[in-house]
Amino acid sequence: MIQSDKGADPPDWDRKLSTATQPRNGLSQILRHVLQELSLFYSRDVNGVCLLYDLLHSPWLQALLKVYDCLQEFKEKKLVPATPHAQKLSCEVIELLRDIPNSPEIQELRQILQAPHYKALLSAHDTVAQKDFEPLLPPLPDNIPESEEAMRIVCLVKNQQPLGATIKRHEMTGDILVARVIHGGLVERSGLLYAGDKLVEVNGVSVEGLDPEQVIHILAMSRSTIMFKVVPVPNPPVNSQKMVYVRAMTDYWPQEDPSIPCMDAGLPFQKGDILQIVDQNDALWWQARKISDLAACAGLIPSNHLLKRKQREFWWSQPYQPHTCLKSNTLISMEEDDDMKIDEKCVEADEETFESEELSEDKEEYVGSDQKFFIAGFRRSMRLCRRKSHLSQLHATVCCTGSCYSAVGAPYEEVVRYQRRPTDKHRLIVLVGPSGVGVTELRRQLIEFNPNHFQSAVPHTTRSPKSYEMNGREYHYVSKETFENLMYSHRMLEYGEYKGHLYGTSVDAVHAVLDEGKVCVMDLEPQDIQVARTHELKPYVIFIKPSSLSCMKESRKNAKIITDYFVDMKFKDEDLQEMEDLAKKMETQFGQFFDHVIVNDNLQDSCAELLSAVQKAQEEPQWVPATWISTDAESL
Ligand SMILES: Nc1ncnc2c1ncn2[C@@H]1O[C@H](COP(=O)(O)OP(=O)(O)OP(=O)(O)O)[C@@H](O)[C@H]1O
Repeated sequence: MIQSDKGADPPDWDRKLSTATQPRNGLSQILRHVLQELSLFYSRDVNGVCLLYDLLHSPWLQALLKVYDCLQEFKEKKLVPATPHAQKLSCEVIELLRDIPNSPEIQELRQILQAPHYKALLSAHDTVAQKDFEPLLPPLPDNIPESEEAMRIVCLVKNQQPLGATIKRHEMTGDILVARVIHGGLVERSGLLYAGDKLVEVNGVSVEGLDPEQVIHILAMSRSTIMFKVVPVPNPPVNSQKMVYVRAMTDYWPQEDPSIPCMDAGLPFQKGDILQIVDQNDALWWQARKISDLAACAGLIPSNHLLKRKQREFWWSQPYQPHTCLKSNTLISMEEDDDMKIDEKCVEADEETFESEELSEDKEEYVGSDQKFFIAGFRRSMRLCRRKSHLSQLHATVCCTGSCYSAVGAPYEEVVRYQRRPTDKHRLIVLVGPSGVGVTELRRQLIEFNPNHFQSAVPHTTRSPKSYEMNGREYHYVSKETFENLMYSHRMLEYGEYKGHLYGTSVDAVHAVLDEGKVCVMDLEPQDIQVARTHELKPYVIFIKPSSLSCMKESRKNAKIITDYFVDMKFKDEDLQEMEDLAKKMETQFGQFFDHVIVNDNLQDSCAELLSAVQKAQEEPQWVPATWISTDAESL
């Protein structure tokens, strides 16, 4: 009904709509017309009209439209001050008020006009109205000598933060110069002092002939403000470099570095920290912040080149040791002693239960597991092969210090934020941890949680299949020659030898899982992480760390370790101690590669944390090496 009536009166409707753009006849007026028209239908009691009429008639809607109209009107107008001399006007008003008989209102008005904040407001108003923003400077004296250097007087108000600048004495002239302006510090934010500026006076005291330490003492004594008289550097340096993010691959402690130009300005960091490099102008000392504290003032860190040099010097200064830890990715064969150790343990545990590998594998396919369905990648021989490699790694790290690895690697790795797109393959999930910590248990529980989403890669072996085994299910059964070809062509992520047979996991086996759209979860020895760190696999590395010895004694009461002879041995105190020692060494040597650390105390909590970490790795942005994302990323 309303529609047909609306159609019956189009010219009037159009005219009303066009008035919407005219502020004076704005929306309020249109509303009035609509209400007039609706009132005709109101009496006829047309369906729904009463409701619409009441709605449009409501005072809040009318008020809202009035506000809208006013805003429209003022949007068109250019605001100009009524007077650019509000302060003067205010003074005149105060004078006039003196002659008028006193009343409470006049008293109040006088108080308002004389209040300091009101005067300040009027002063700000006048400054804006007069567009008079320049500070008032005294006129230059006429008799300045030609040779006089242009000076700048800089006044800084001290706060809780450091000034953020370093000074040095010029070797030849003895002048005190601003050596470095630290990003984010008071000096940098003031924009008034630059590296290279010559200090002439500090708080009215001439710095001529003073040592930098004496100047710093004057600065330290200043209370609220510091006044510098400086000869400005002719061309202040401009930092036009792009911001770079790096992962620290080594630790750095400024307190232990006598070569740092200013120890207080140093930024300590630990391997794995992500740093934002804000200044690389100096070839030796860069400025950086930790991304965990970007609001902080930057600090000095050694440049890539300098830190590498320091690492090499340190390495060569150490007494000669056989650097066994550098034998990464070579075939690991156990030394006689280690074999003996394992045998002794087993015999001690239970001589009666001695069984050969063949027998035990036939008897129980998945040692230590009560799983109800088949999951690839958990075979005992494969695990024992890894375990051997664990022990060998322990042996290696006993011989070598943590600095050994860092001496050969780059001290910083450029990183970028990577967010996996839904169409991208999943990132490989790598679990690392000392033997017995629970890597296998956690991996299995994750896969059992959702076998359609999580899966292990099927390993390769050179041993022959047993009657019940199927090629490509338990293992890929290959000849020694094929296995070695995979090794030498770098298609093996890990490999080792166990009882004369080779075992390992290939890159292709991982791809087979990823190609199915699943998340591939595998354990790796820490020294093999580097092999997996490729742009195609983009591994997310989770370190499984043992909890404290006392906690583990409690939580591992019923836990069993896998051994060479299928003895479900209970953990002994030495096993737990060994696990703790190896975990520390792994962190010292390989901590820079760990994206996440889980302390495996309560198994249920650890499983939940693992699931959450794996989901975050796939769905949330993470720092990854820049080379994984763009092959032409600039190297540091
Ligand atoms: N948080 C935990 N609390 C109690 N028991 C645990 C916990 N984590 C693991 N275990 C148990 O500890 C034993 C060893 O765990 P698991 O086999 O997973 O070790 P692993 O790290 O894979 O070592 P390896 O590489 O030598 O096989 C198993 O019996 C496992 O069930």
